[in-house]
Amino acid sequence: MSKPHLRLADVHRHYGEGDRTVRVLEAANLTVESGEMVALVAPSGAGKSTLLHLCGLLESPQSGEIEIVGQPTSKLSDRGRTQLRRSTVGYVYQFHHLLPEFTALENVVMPQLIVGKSDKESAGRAMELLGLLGVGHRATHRPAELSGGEQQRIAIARAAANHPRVILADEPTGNLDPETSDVVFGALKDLIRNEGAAALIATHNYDLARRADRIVTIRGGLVVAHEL
Ligand SMILES: Nc1ncnc2c1ncn2[C@@H]1O[C@H](COP(=O)(O)OP(=O)(O)OP(=O)(O)O)[C@@H](O)[C@H]1O
Repeated sequence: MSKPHLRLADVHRHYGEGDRTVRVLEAANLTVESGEMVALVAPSGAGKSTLLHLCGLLESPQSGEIEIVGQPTSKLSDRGRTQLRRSTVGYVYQFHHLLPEFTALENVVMPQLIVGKSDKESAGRAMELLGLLGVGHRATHRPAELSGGEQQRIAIARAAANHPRVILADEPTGNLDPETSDVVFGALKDLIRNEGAAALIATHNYDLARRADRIVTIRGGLVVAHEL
């Protein structure tokens, strides 16, 4: 059997000390397979951002292990974590965070140049992704010249540029109207399937969460299956 793309084993994460300790995760476990889309639905303050940051190697747990494609990360140096993150994790935020002075194409090319790909290869991949997400005709536009849904699809293309094994999204459609949310979520789902990435998507939108392969929540410091 191939290794799960994303695995959390007995992860503990708390903030603060003594009386002020906030225990977010206590011995939390989660496995996401290649091509699987898992929705994360939990009340405000339950720890969604914390969980996504841990999976994206942006934060470290106090104990436990996070594995990306079978590679344990707890003993990596900061540099090792950054390298692994850049080559294996794609992150989509609620607000697109595209670079305003660059075109859609350039925004998707940039992360590829950072990992050492050639201009030609990067541009080819960027055009492929923009096409897949239905925004190929907007390649030369700057973010300010794009609709919210187009901006978010370009942010998804950017996150997918380096063929990430893990895609993490924090309210990726939180800023969009219902119809556009539907289109963007569908595009994200197709991309995850096509790329065979493991995805964890935090959302407050129950209709969208139901379109994921399964839904999880955070309860009592654990990541548990959730019924809507
Ligand atoms: N740097 C920090 N220092 C102290 N406490 C923190 C820190 N970051 C998060 N917390 C606490 O940990 C808990 C989980 O926070 P987190 O941001 O992960 O929640 P969330 O589910 O993403 O919330 P929301 O939906 O409101 O964004 C909260 O109680 C928060 O106050």
